[in-house]
Amino acid sequence: MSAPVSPPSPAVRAEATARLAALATPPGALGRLGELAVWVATVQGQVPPVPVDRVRTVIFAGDHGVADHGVSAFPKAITPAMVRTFLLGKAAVSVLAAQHGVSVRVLDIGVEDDLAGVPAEVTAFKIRRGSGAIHLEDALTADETRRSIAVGETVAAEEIAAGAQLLIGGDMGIGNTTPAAALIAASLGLPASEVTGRGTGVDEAGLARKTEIVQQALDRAGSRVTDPVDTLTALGSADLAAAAGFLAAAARAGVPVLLDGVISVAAAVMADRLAPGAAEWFAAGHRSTEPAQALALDKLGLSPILDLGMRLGEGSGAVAAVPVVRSAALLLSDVALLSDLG
Ligand SMILES: Cc1cc2ncn([C@H]3O[C@H](COP(=O)(O)O)[C@@H](O)[C@H]3O)c2cc1C
Ligand SMILES: O=C(O)c1cccnc1
Repeated sequence: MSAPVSPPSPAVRAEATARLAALATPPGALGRLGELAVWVATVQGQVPPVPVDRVRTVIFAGDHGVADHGVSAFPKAITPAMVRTFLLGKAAVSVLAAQHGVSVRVLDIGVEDDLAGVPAEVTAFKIRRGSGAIHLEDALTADETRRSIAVGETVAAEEIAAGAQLLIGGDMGIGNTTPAAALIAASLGLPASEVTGRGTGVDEAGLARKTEIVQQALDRAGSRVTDPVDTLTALGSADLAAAAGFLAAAARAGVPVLLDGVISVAAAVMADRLAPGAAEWFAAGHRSTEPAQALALDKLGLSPILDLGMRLGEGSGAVAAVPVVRSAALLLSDVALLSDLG
């Protein structure tokens, strides 16, 4: 489970960097777009890169026991309601994805609701109803963690078989910024006070309560956080473990991923622990306002493409960055070379 990932080819990166330098632009004039173009070519393994046409998003939905303890501005009932909204194509991520020709698939991994009447494929990978309140008990059993990771791996394989050139892992689950912050704190060795943010918008008292809960969870997990599966068992959730398995499997298959906000980035940190080197296949779609997200991006060595003050999740910030990724790839393939100028 923790086999290291083969890195993208340094030779291709060098060739892409050389092509960028040879374009009919002053050196460095494309700024971060140029760097992104080199990343696209490198993870594709070809210079120039081909257009990034097939982008696929999977939303891992689940509920969290901590949501009953005052960590969110919203009630758990929002989670199944939003699953139905994704299916109707009416969520924020659905609108962005439709605009940019990105597919969206939503999966119930741990929603505390039966989701009666939704298509069977939405609940086919369900692990359990809700995950444990992490400050009081483990989120999962070790067996559930392993099965959740395996679900994510299976889903990644399906998306890759369907032709994905770029994958996005989205999230839905009231309370999920709490386990996401805890996973990042545990993995980076930080206290709750540095990672905890307002999520959907809790007030001062809510933030203080949430910080306390994250710290209590970290204290409860203790030394178990040295192992990634144990960390997900103690502090994660079924949906977060599935998302981590999804991202690790994408990296192992050499398929690039665009990360979203704090939940997606927490899954990425765990993926990089499950499959060391996985982060080399990831780019950061945006910087969210959650402190843990920015800290984790720094740790993974990723700089966000967009910084729009978004704090939604669902994969929305990553989907919003897709046109920038596509533009970058086209620049490296279609701009004339300086040597071609008459
Ligand atoms: C209507 C609505 C739509 C959402 N879409 C994503 N989230 C986001 O907010 C939640 C995490 O924040 P917290 O930890 O504070 O609960 C997750 O469901 C996340 O996907 C939403 C939240 C709401 C209320
Ligand atoms: O960082 C995020 O993606 C985020 C922030 C707040 C709530 N939901 C998601």
